[in-house]
Amino acid sequence: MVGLNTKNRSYQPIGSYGVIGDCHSAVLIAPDGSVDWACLPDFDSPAIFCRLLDARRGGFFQIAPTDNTIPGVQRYLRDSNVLQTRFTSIGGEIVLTDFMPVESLEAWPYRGLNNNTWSYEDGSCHSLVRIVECTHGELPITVTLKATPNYAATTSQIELLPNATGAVISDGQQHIGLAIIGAYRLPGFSLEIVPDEGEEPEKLHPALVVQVTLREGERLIFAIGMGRSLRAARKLVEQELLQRDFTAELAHTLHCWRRWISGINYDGPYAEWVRRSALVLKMMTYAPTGALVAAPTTSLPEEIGGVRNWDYRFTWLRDASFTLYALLVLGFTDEARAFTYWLRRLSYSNGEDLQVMYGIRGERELPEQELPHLEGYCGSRPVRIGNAAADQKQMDVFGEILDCIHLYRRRGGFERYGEKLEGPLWEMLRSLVDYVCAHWHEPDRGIWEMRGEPRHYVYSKVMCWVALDRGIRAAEQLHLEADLLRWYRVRDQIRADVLAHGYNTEIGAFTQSYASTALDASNLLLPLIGFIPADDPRMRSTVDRIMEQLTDEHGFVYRYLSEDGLPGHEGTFTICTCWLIDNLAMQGRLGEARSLFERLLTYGGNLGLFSEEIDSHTRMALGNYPQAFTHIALINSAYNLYKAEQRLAERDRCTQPVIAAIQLQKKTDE
Ligand SMILES: OC[C@H]1O[C@H](O[C@H]2O[C@H](CO)[C@@H](O)[C@H](O)[C@H]2O)[C@H](O)[C@@H](O)[C@@H]1O
Repeated sequence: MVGLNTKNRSYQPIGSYGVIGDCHSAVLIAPDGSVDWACLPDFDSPAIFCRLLDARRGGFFQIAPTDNTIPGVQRYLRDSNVLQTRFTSIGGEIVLTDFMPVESLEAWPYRGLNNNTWSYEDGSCHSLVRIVECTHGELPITVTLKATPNYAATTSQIELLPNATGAVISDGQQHIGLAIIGAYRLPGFSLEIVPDEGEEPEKLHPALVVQVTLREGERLIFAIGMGRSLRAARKLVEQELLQRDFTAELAHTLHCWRRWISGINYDGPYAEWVRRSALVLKMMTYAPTGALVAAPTTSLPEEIGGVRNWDYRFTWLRDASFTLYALLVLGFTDEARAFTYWLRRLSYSNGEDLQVMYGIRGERELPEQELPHLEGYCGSRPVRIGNAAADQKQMDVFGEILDCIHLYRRRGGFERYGEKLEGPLWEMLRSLVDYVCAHWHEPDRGIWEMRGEPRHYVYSKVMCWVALDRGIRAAEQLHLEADLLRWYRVRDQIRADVLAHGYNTEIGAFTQSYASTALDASNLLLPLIGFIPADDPRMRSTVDRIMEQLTDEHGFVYRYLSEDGLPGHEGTFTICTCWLIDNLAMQGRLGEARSLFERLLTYGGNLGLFSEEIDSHTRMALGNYPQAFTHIALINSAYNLYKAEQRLAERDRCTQPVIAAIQLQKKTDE
């Protein structure tokens, strides 16, 4: 028996990973058939596979040809989050189908949930299912499962179940059940436990290795689920996983994703990218509560070898609002409705208490800690879990919440479900707007969550203006209770303040913060949220300055280049590149907008998934993956380009003399 040698498998490019999920969690699968990241059963559970963050020590679950020179090619099955990896050689072909079964993709399955509790258990078993089959010829395959519970911090044991039907793996805290279906039919099937080659005995994790040759038509199914105890995990395998019909569940899961995406009402250009982005965003929702994670990973670095490594498996009010905004644009109102319930159930008594981010069940405490035993992706230390940004004050979140609810209302969300803004939700929004009235002039940490001294960030002030503006519109249109006179006064005050202190006439741009000369890409949002017209000379020159000074040679945008209190650098920030595209489109510079967008799309990898950033030198994806922010921005940019094209076409139509004459005639007839 030889030890498991994982030394030769290096880190895979971030953008090469396929991602599957079940709206409880998501896992990352490399093209070589290896699950390198899995937190089960929930997004914020400790990782049981984390080779992504430590190539040697981290656990993984790989199904691949024994000849590891045969490459795998991944694709999603049409309109779904079911991933297929195909390994083809002269001798034969195997196809690996990976999915996480879903019973329903309804955004709001737990309506009966008591408003004051987050502890509802839906009782169903969330699992990761891997079906490997030989489609022609024959091919020896090797399956290696090295689970490293609790982020590989402790040691684990494997207990094999009789007749190669599965195993239970546990570190005493996390208990993994593995079912193997179909093994007994296959001649030459072998299963053994292989010891870990690690140096530290207290951190050893044996692996389970299966060897078999699959012939045309033969297949094996591996299913993983988590038990609350060792006994429960054993029971899970023996009494549940081994009896489930995963072929039927695959068909049902495909049906659910396809049914969900069929609700999209987008028929503009780049439709395939928009659909994929919508599927990614939906995958990042946490069904039991209506929350959304910013990304399903932690500590994928913003700079290779750097310290900018953060945990994104939480719900930022900002990211969630932006996400719902994008989904609403596409016609998905159910997710926005679930989010309004999520908001109502958060624990806070006023704006002061409102955090910028919460755990997916509304947890307030997200203590940040480092995991020194993991070397980090390509040596990017530290690996962090938890996020200290939870304690920051970021004034923009008020505007983002108000804007999201505003759009939901304008899209008829409340009427559709026979609900009203009036009542507890309006009480909450009103108290947030009142809080903004009293605190908008205070410094904060800004949208980028800077860890240095608080400052007067321009974007934060502008979003305070948005909170007032949207609050006023709701109060006026629905005749809701509000201190309107005060709200009008403060709204105008904030606008005047930003125009006086946020725009620097010498450099000709809105700046990052008051009295600073630094540029900041967040100001590209000013026309998008209606603070200033896109063709206002101040905005035009801000866009020009950003294009001159805040982009790399491909025209991709950095969020800022100023000091942020952290060592090292980062890549271009993709949401910012999209905001530039939106501005160009709104200014009527459609050719530039389109070519930048199309250039950006070429960085989406084989599967059309994006992380947070792009490295300006290597052109590789950087940061957590896939990131909601980026997929939101892609949807919005495609939509904005579409709208701009329609406006232009309309204008051209009206300026053609014959059509213009017909239209004039029509108007006269009316
Ligand atoms: O760059 C420093 C900060 O980076 C993270 O924040 C970024 O991601 C958040 C989630 O997508 C997003 O809301 C924020 O605008 C981004 O700057 C990290 O979470 C922070 O802890 C960190 O300070």
